[in-house]
Amino acid sequence: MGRNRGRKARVIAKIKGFTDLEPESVNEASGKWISVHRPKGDDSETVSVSFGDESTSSRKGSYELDYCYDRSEGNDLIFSKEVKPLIEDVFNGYNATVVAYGARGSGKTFTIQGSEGKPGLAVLAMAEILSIAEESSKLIAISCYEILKDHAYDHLAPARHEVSILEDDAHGKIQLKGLSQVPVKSIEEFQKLYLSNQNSHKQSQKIIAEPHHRSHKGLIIHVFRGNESNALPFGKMNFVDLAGYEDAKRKSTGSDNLLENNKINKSIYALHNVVYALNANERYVPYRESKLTRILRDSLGGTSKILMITCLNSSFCQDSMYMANLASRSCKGSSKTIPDSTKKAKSMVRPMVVSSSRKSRLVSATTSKPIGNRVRVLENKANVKASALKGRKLFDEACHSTKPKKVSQKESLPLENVSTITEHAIQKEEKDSSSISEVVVSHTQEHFPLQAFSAEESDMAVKATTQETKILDKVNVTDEDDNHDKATPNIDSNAKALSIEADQTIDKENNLLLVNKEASPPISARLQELSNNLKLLYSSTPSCVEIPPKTDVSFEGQVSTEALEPKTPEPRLLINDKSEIVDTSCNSWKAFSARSSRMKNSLVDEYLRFLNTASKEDLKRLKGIGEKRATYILELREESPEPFKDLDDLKEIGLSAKQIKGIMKKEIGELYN
Ligand SMILES: Nc1ncnc2c1ncn2[C@@H]1O[C@H](COP(=O)(O)OP(=O)(O)OP(=O)(O)O)[C@@H](O)[C@H]1O
Repeated sequence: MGRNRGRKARVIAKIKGFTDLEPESVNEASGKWISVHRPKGDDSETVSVSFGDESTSSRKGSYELDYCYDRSEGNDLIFSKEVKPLIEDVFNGYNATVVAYGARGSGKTFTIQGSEGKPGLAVLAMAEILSIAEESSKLIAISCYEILKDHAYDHLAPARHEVSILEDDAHGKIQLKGLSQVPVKSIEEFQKLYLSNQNSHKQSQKIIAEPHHRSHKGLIIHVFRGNESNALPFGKMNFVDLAGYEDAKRKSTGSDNLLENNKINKSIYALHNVVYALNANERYVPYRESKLTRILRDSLGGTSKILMITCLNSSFCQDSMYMANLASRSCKGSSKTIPDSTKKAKSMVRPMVVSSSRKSRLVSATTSKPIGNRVRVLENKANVKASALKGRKLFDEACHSTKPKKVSQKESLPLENVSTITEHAIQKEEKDSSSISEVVVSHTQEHFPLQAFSAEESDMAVKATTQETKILDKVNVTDEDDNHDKATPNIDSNAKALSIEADQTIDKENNLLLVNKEASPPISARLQELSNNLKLLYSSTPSCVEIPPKTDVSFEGQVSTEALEPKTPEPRLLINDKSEIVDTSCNSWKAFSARSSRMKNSLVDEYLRFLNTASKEDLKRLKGIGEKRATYILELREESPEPFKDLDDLKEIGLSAKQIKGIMKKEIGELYN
């Protein structure tokens, strides 16, 4: 069985065994749904987990993981092969983390906690730890916590209170204020505390008729240096049973659960982002993106050992496939989707959710989108041109005032040489991700706002943005994580302050421009305005998206006044939705459909812009957006000034693209009333 050779986190899967309650026919059918292939003669020793019925060639996707335990393989085996080695590390002073995650009902609790007569990994580990502690005279204590709607609660205290996280940035240590540590001497004591507590929590929820909330449940086993009450902590082992992943799109319950669901999914992504960054040896590790990753920080980073267990449901489950996809991505710190995936499976490779605005810029820079969308994004972003200008000026100053300090051999790029860094960042980015495409191209926008770009120019724009994003990221490394990796290029505090200021300036001005809550007109008014503009576009030859024939492509200026004068129509080129250049003069149908698709895109943009900027009251005027969704939208906007960049982002608020189109049709219909 292959180890994760040098990588921090080992990412494995466990296919849930059949339960006695499931009828034979279900078992037979689901037996075909997931299959595991161990590549012969491949010394990488990874496995590929395939979804779909191979006998009918309806294969949906294959994902490469470090290992996968079959239905028949139990917790005992996983314990001896995977967890026992980590216990040795804990007794050598390291921290370790074992996480079970997966779709709802995929066997996470069964894996971590176990069931009657079938102990889970945490119970088996505790038995082993207690026996080693007895031999080596070490004190063992446990803490249990629960993360509910991004708040952590102590699970062992009689009156469950909130736990706060104190981060000692200088040493990368975490202190969990308000979290009890209870010494444990026997497995019976442990089971009483750990298992009965989980059950009593469920009981109490029933008694007070609380709705059943899904939460992440964590157990920390602390190993101390000696067995005195004042003994110092030595190593700790974490077990986390994550709340089940569920695609927000399929949720039919109320908005409360929708919000809860979104928070759960976000924290699952956040954890994978951390594991991804650690496995890829990234300099920036986004621990601060969720409560869970903040709590686990000192048991994920540094010398800690990580075991990620993807629990897969044997029955048909799209969510299981998505979890495997996510797992394979974090497995090697790069996407390991095997190319036979269908289009649908590919579409499931979504960008990770990162909340801060600058991180969302990074995310958008690594997500592949057609050029039509890029142009749309460019148009949207033209609005923040002014802020980008000012922000960049500060940012440039920040870059130029930096001095090269301690840099590893591999990364020994002088920081004042911005272009070298850029090239390096771009090359790395290009290597890491199959395509860098969707971008916010503020460099280019400064000069060519509302202009259409050829593929080449868009690529230039991509590089320019990657440059800014990457450099900002490099600068920000010291802001959040400078203790984590000593090879991180250091930037003097002056530069750092300036870069932060630049970032804040961009964010602040974006907010000013985009989040003008008081003045946000209702969407129907905006659409009316847009519709008028579009009529104008139809009646006048030059438009903001048209480009002259290729022979005299010029990007100087936006709209030529000369072109407004009546003259014999010249061939006009237009970029349509599919990134094709359409000569509008020779085929009126093509011209019409290109314009129509652009109009549709503009309407979608307008709708997204409305969600990104409207006041709560205005948001509520939209069909499908009630009080709770409006509140959630405002919450998302607090995390990122522009949370909705394309229709896919609306899944965040539980709306499918289809629902949105329905809403928009209604809004457009009203324009003609
Ligand atoms: N390997 C297995 N063998 C037999 N039964 C199993 C196995 N794994 C899980 N089960 C059973 O399947 C059911 C669901 O498992 P479990 O509660 O562990 O899922 P979960 O992923 O924790 O669910 P949730 O997302 O609701 O927290 C339980 O009845 C459990 O006993």
